[in-house]
Amino acid sequence: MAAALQILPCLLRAPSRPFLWGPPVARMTSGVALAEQARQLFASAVGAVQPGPMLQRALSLDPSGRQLKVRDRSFQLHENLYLVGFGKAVLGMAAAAEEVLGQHLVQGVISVPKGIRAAMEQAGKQEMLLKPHSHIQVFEGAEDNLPDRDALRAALAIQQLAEGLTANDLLLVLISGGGSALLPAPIPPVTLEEKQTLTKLLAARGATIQELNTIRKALSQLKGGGLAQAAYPAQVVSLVLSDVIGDPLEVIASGPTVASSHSVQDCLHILNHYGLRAALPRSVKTVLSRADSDPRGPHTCGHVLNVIIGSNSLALAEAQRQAEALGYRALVLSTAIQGDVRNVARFYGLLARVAAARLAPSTAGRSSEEEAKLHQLAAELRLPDLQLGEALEAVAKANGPVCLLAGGEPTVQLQGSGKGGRNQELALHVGTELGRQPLGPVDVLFLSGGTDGQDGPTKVAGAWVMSDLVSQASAEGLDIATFLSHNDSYTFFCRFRGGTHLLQTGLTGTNVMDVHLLIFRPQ
Ligand SMILES: Nc1ncnc2c1ncn2[C@@H]1O[C@H](COP(=O)(O)OP(=O)(O)OP(=O)(O)O)[C@@H](O)[C@H]1O
Ligand SMILES: O=C(O)[C@H](O)CO
Repeated sequence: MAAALQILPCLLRAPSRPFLWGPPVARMTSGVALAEQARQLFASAVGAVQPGPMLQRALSLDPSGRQLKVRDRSFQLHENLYLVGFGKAVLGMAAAAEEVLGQHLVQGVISVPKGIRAAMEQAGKQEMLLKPHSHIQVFEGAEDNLPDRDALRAALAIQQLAEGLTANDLLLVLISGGGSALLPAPIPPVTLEEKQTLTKLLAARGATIQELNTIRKALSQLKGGGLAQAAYPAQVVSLVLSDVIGDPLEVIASGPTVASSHSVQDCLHILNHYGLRAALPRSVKTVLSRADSDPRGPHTCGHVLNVIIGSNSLALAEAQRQAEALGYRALVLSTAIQGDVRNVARFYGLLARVAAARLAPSTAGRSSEEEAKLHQLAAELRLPDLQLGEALEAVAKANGPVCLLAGGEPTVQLQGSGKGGRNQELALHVGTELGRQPLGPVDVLFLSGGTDGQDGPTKVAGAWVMSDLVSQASAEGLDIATFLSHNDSYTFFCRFRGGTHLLQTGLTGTNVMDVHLLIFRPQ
């Protein structure tokens, strides 16, 4: 995997730099140029949540060097500072932490995705790499975001470090998305393989990350507050990069430093719902039956400070600024897009039709029936922060190009054995929706990308489509419905127009869910 990983240099630019790519949107002519700007906006979103700057904002030493400041709290330093971390963005976070902490850091252990160091080296991203004689030991594992033996070794090393701490010590915990797979420590007799199978089954049946992590917590020694418990009585400070809608600390990486509020009943309910209760391995049944009578009781986390240092909304805000600088009227639609990709795609398709009609009312005409349907669909998706009315108003007032931005994490119900990811599958569905009827004299582009640069078990971040996707695909002899029926979106996009609609970034070193861009340009 490592050899195939590459990082586009533009992806990792500091967000504060002026945006220098490409011509203003008004001077653009082709769909390719529109796609180039969409890619650049995606890059600016990712650039805003690079680990280094985020960590430096959260963490500092006072001038005497004897106190560590985290937001408005201070902690005494006297050769008592330790560090652990796990997640897709943790290598860069650890490098930034090492820079700030210097000699104060006694020892550290981190668990990061396989191949990430080589990818960062290859991209020349020195700031994402630890120093040559670092006090931090690095484990790479969890290839394709699944817990494996390497991740298990890392989890044991992290557990050991935490358990060795005393009341005088301070443990800094760096957490980001992907942390669940990188910190597997199944409660015996549950085995790694059993946990892996259960996680895969739940994910394939469309379980939400909340549901998935409720189960993971119940079967793990370190999740659901277990790591904080292991470090007790040391003081624990967790810096968290959120990859979950609403930034719930208990869910992100399965909340290793947050007391779990879930019961065995919650787990059984989830397992029932996905038809997995009857076929549970005996070991899982044993652990679940013991859980409520655990003599340690639920983990308490009074000695922990948890701080969210970055999220999807930060990324979208930056992309919005850049879109405005390029001449778009830009608006963040939602940072909480969730639900089945097909429903989300129907929503975007309908939104595109309604918005296109508002942008070019003379030709396309305005359909109040479609608008009513759009509001109904939006209500069904139950997106807590959706700015639909504002977005439609912004479109109606626009004299030129419009960019609607959204973030979140829809789910895919896997039926086939194809290769793909939720971003590519969403883009393919949205492209199909866009082709249902003419959109008038407006170019419409939709892009969906995972900010970590890896969409499902593929080596790309996502894909982009325009309203001519269906006709172009059929001209190339590609039947979209067949690819979708096998969840084979990656194969589709590899073949479609020579792979040019794939969003290729390589591992980005960060992870704040997905970014969606819906761009309209009147012709
Ligand atoms: N063939 C496929 N087509 C579409 N989606 C797929 C396919 N295979 C896996 N997926 C989806 O990919 C998702 C896992 O992707 P990924 O590894 O990027 O996870 P993630 O949610 O981003 O991880 P994390 O939150 O831990 O960073 C799952 O939701 C799964 O349903
Ligand atoms: O690691 C995980 O559990 C997911 O990425 C959500 O944080």
